[in-house]
Amino acid sequence: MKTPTQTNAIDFDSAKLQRLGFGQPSLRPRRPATLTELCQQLSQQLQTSLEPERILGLFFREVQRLVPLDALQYRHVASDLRLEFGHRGHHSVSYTLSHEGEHLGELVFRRNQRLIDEELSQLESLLVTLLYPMRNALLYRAATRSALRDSLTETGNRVAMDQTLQREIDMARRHLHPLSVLMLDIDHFKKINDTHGHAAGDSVLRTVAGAIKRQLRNVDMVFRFGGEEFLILLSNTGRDAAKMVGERLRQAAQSQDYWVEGTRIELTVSLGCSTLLAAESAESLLRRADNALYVAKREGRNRLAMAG
Ligand SMILES: Nc1nc2c(ncn2[C@@H]2O[C@H](COP(=O)(O)OP(=O)(O)OP(=O)(O)O)[C@@H](O)[C@H]2O)c(=O)[nH]1
Repeated sequence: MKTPTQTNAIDFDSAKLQRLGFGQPSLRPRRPATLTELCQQLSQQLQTSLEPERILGLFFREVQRLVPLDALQYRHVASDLRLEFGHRGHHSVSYTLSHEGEHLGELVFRRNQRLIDEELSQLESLLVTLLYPMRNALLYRAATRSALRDSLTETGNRVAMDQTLQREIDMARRHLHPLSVLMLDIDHFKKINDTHGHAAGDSVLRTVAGAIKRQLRNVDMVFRFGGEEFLILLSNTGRDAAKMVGERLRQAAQSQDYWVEGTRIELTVSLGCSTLLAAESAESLLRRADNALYVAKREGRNRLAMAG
């Protein structure tokens, strides 16, 4: 006879959070706390995450056991991070977080009722508990972002593209949404490098990337695919809409001013577009966009070709 076995799996992260009183968000009002208690608890709790959103969410919730607030806003421009919790209040007080000369963002507390001096002094004491967790979270964010970004053009790199494309394909299948891709290549780019030098070529690449991103809703979906080639993922976008976006990008790239050594140069791009077919792989979708791009080049450049 088989002995019944019991398997226990413990998610240590969740277990730890539960112990610290941070399981699923509770609807029960949290017990009021003294400043000392809260500082001690926050110092432990905030270390349990590397996500700025979670750290600040916990902070906003727990701080209210001592100082009721209506909203908390956070901004760290260098990380392109803006977070908001709660609803806006009439009165506000702002703090700049920094540690040993390192800027860690700006925080704004908001409340409909004016904050009194004692509450401000309590908030300032509690803010200290945010310093190390936020510094670690920002460092972690910078590291993960730089691993996924092309530093020249500030677009996603190939690793990011591979991950995002597969995720978007899975989502499109699950929700029965269309998905299209545009492959965009600068025309006669070699000539710019050969005539004006590699640095001028780099500057043109940056300008083209900027022009593309300004035209799109979701700039996180632009990737540098090769030397002078970009891939744009258009989620929930069918063939006709993708054609319109592609044409808009072509015009935007063409009408952009490109200055090289004080002279304005003309520049155009060609594009290939494909829309995901039932059961199609990522490789096949990209291959069809690339084939369409080849057609656009062959037919004279400065145009968009649609995959069949
Ligand atoms: N400046 C610069 N040039 C690059 C970079 N990556 C690739 N290139 C150059 O991009 C050029 C691509 O040239 P080709 O593939 O011949 O294409 P093209 O001149 O754009 O011509 P068509 O695509 O046929 O219109 C090559 O000269 C590469 O050296 C980069 O990061 N910076």
